[in-house]
Amino acid sequence: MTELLTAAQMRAIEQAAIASGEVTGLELMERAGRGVVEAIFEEWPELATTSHKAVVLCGPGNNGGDGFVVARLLKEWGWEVEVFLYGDPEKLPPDAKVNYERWGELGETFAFSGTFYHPERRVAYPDVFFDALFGIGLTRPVDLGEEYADTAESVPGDGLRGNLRHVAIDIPSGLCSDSGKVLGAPFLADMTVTFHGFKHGHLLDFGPTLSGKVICKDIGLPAGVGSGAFGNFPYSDRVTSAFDRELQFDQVMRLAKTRVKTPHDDVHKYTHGHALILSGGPGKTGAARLAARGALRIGAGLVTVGCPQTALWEVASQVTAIMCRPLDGAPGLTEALEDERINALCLGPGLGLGADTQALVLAALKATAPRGPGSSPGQDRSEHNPAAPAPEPGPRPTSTAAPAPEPGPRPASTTPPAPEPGPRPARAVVLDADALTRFERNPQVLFDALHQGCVLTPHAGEFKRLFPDIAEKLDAPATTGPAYSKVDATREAAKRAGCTILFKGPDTVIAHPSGQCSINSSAYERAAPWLATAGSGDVLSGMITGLLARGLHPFDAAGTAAWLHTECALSFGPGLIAEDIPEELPKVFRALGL
Ligand SMILES: NC(=O)C1=CN([C@@H]2O[C@H](COP(=O)(O)OP(=O)(O)OC[C@H]3O[C@@H](n4cnc5c(N)ncnc54)[C@H](O)[C@@H]3O)[C@@H](O)[C@H]2O)[C@@H](O)CC1
Ligand SMILES: Nc1ncnc2c1ncn2[C@@H]1O[C@H](COP(=O)(O)OP(=O)(O)O)[C@@H](O)[C@H]1O
Ligand SMILES: [K+]
Repeated sequence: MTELLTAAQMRAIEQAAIASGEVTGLELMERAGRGVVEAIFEEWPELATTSHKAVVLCGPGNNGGDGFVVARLLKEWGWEVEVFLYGDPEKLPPDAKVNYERWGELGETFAFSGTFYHPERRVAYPDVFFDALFGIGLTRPVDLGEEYADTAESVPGDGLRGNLRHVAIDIPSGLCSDSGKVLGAPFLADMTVTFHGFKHGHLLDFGPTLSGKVICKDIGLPAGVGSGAFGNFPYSDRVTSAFDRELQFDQVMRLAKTRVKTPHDDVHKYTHGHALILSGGPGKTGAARLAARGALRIGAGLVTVGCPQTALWEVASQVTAIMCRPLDGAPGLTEALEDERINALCLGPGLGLGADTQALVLAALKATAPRGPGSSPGQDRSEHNPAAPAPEPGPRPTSTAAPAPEPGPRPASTTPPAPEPGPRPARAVVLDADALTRFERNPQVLFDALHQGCVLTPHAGEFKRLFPDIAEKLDAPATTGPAYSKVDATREAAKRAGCTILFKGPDTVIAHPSGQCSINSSAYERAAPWLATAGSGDVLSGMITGLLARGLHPFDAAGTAAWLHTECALSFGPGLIAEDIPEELPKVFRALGL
C-alpha cells in the first residue's frame, strides 16, 4: 500500500529531515535532479547513449532549482541544453539560486517571458522538454502566454510533439498537487518524475491525464510517512492507495488473503455470513440480481434477494445459487431481519424512488443499528482531531469466520498496517443508488439514522444530492492552490454522515469518519474505462456487501471491493459488461494465489 502525500506533508517531511541535520536542502535538490535524469534514461534508454537536446523551463521556486540540476547533469553527460527562467534570478530561493549559478558556469539562462524565441537560441528541435516551472508550490493559475500554452499542452501525436518528450518535474505545472485540479494552462506530460511519495494530485481528477506516467524517485528521505521517524502524521491525516499493480502484496492483498479465503475445514456457509439484497418490483430486479451475484462470488456464504411478492417469479426464474424470498415493505424487512444470521444488507440498486424506499432504508438502519451504551447511530461522527491517537482495532462480529493467520512472507512494506477505524456492529448495510437519491430532499433524516456499520456508495450525481454544499466546493473551478479535493470532500461527507463513504469514479475515494482515507485509482496501469458501463456500480455494491457478510470492517470492505472490482475489469478487458465482473472474480482470486 502506498501512502500519498499532500504538499504540506511533503514539506513537513523535508523540513524535519533538514532540521535533523541528516541532509541539506541542497543535497535533496541534487538527488531530485539526479532522479529525473535516471528516470528518463530508464524510460528511454536510447537517450543515454548518444548526445541529445533538451529545453528546461525553470520557475521561480525550488522546482526551478531541480530544473537547473537536470540541466547541469545533462550538459555534463554531453547533451545540448537550453535553459529558460520564468522569474527574477535574484529572487530565487537559496538552494535554487546555488543551482542557477552552478548551471551558469556551463551555459546561459534565457529569460522566459512568454516566448521561447531568442536570437541566440541554439537548440531548435529538442528531444526532451522539461517542465521545472512549478511543483508543489503552485498557488495560482498559470498564465504564461500562448506560446507556453501551445508548447505545454500539445497533445502527443498531434504533429507538434514528434519525438519530443515532455517530462514534468515533481508535478506537471498547472496541476494542483493536492486536488488534481487544473490551475491555468496545464503542462501535458509524457512522464512525471516525483520524489519520495506520490502526491494526491497524481491520482485525482486531471492528475492521471496530465501526468502521463509517474515515476517516484527516492531522494533519501525517511521511508514512508508511517515510519514514525519523520512526518509522523496521525492516521486521520493519511491517504493510502494501491494503484500500482505490482504493489499487490500490500494491505489489500493481505485482506483478500485472510478474509476472502478461510483456511479452516470446519467452516460452513453461515460462518461466511448471509447477505440480503433488496430488489425493486417487476422489470426492475436486474440491478439487485447483479449485486447479489457480486456478493456471492466475492465470498458471502449465502445471498438472498428480497423482492416484492409481485416480482418473485421474475427473480426466481433468473437465479440459482442465490435464494429469493418475498419481502413487502418495511414490515416485511423487519420481520426478515429477525433472522440474526443475516449480517449484511444492500439497498438501493433498482429499488425505485417511491415512499417505500425511504421506509425500507430506515427500517434496515433501525434493525441493524448497534445496541448498547455508546453505540447509538452517529457515534462515529467524531470531530476530526489530528492529534488524537489512531483508533484501536475493534472486535469482529461473532458470526463470521475467525481471521486466518497472516500469509507468508511479503515484500518489505514501507509502512505498518493501519489500525482499523473503530469497531463495526454485527450487522452492516450498503446504501447505493435509489436508497441515496430518495433522501435528496432531506438528507438529515438519513444521516440521523446511519451508523458506523454503513457504507454509502454514491457516484458524483448521488453525492451532490446528499451533500450539495460539499459538492459545490468540489466542483468549483480551482483559483488557488492547494485546492479543495475529492479526498477533502469525501472525508467531510463521511464525518457528516457518520459512516464510510465510497465516492465512485476513476478516482474512487473511500473515507471513514475518523479521517482514514484511501483512493482506488483506475488510472495508469490500472486504467479500465470500460468499467463505466451500466450496472457495474450495482455489482460493486454487492461485492462490498459480500465482504461485509464475511466480517470485514466497512472501510476495509469498501476499499477491498473497489480494488477487486478494478482487477476484474482489467482481467476481463474491453467489452466487459456488468455481468462479467462477478464471473471474473475466481480468475482474479487465482491470480492472487488465493
Ligand atoms: N524543498 C526541498 O528541499 C525540495 C524541493 N524540491 C522541489 O521544490 C519544489 C517545491 O518548491 P517551492 O516550494 O519553492 O515551490 P515551487 O517551485 O513549486 O513554486 C513556488 C514559486 O512559484 C510561485 N508561483 C506559484 N504559482 C504561480 C503561478 N501560477 N504563477 C507565477 N508564479 C507562481 C510562488 O510564488 C513561488 O515563488 C518541489 O515541487 C520539488 O520540485 C526538490 O528539490 C526536493 C527537495
Ligand atoms: N472511467 C472510469 N474508469 C474506471 N472506473 C470507472 C470509470 N467511470 C466509472 N467507473 C466505475 O464504474 C462504476 C459505475 O458505477 P455507477 O455510476 O453507480 O453505475 P451504475 O449505476 O450503472 O451501476 C463505479 O464503480 C465507478 O467507480
Ligand atoms: K513541474
